[in-house]
Amino acid sequence: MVKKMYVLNKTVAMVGMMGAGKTAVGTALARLLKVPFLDSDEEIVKAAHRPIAEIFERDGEAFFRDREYEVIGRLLRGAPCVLSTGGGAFLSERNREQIGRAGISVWLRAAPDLLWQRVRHKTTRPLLRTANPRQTLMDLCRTREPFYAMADLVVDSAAEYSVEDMAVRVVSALKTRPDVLQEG
Ligand SMILES: Nc1ncnc2c1ncn2[C@@H]1O[C@H](COP(=O)(O)OP(=O)(O)OP(=O)(O)O)[C@@H](O)[C@H]1O
Ligand SMILES: O=C(O)C1=C[C@@H](O)[C@@H](O)[C@H](O)C1
Ligand SMILES: [Mg+2]
Repeated sequence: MVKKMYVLNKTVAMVGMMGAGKTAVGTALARLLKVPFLDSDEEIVKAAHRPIAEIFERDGEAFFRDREYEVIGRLLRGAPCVLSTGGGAFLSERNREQIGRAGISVWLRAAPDLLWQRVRHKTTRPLLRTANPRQTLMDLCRTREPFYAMADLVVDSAAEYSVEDMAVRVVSALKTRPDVLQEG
């Protein structure tokens, strides 16, 4: 089978909850589209020389959110790419605005139970360091959904879809927009 070639006109910003697959699916998507993959969390860690949990602890969440806004702005000014945003990034109006101006947002939607299965074994997510992390995740899902729902496109996750399946589904969603992907 001949592989399709695409030209990406706008940066694709992956949004959604922790464990939605922004990093994993975003990486696979970038490979399919042959564009760079960038992750705002990773860029913040690189610039601060400290893990996210430590930034939250030492400088507070507000400081982290300011750095996140700056990093997303910088990455959006670069060539079109796949940009995985942090789980809380799309909650802020200033991030939704800057993403809307320069890119297209894709919400990777997943049921809370599926998210929990994916994140339960990791302790690197500062917002889940609570007495009942499962409940915290459920509560975050409920309060955040209206914000994620403002994304330009929604792609549903399911336990039976692999990371690759999800990347192909995102490509199909992007093709519904006239101004994002050109088939070459
Ligand atoms: N469709 C999928 N199929 C199988 N595993 C998946 C899928 N999507 C994500 N995962 C796995 O779930 C875990 C969490 O995914 P990932 O780190 O990509 O989430 P994230 O949205 O980037 O979360 P965060 O906001 O915390 O960075 C990873 O181990 C990843 O490989
Ligand atoms: O959901 C969130 O608010 C977060 C998700 C991660 O991607 C990191 O950006 C950080 O742990 C905060
Ligand atoms: Mg991630």
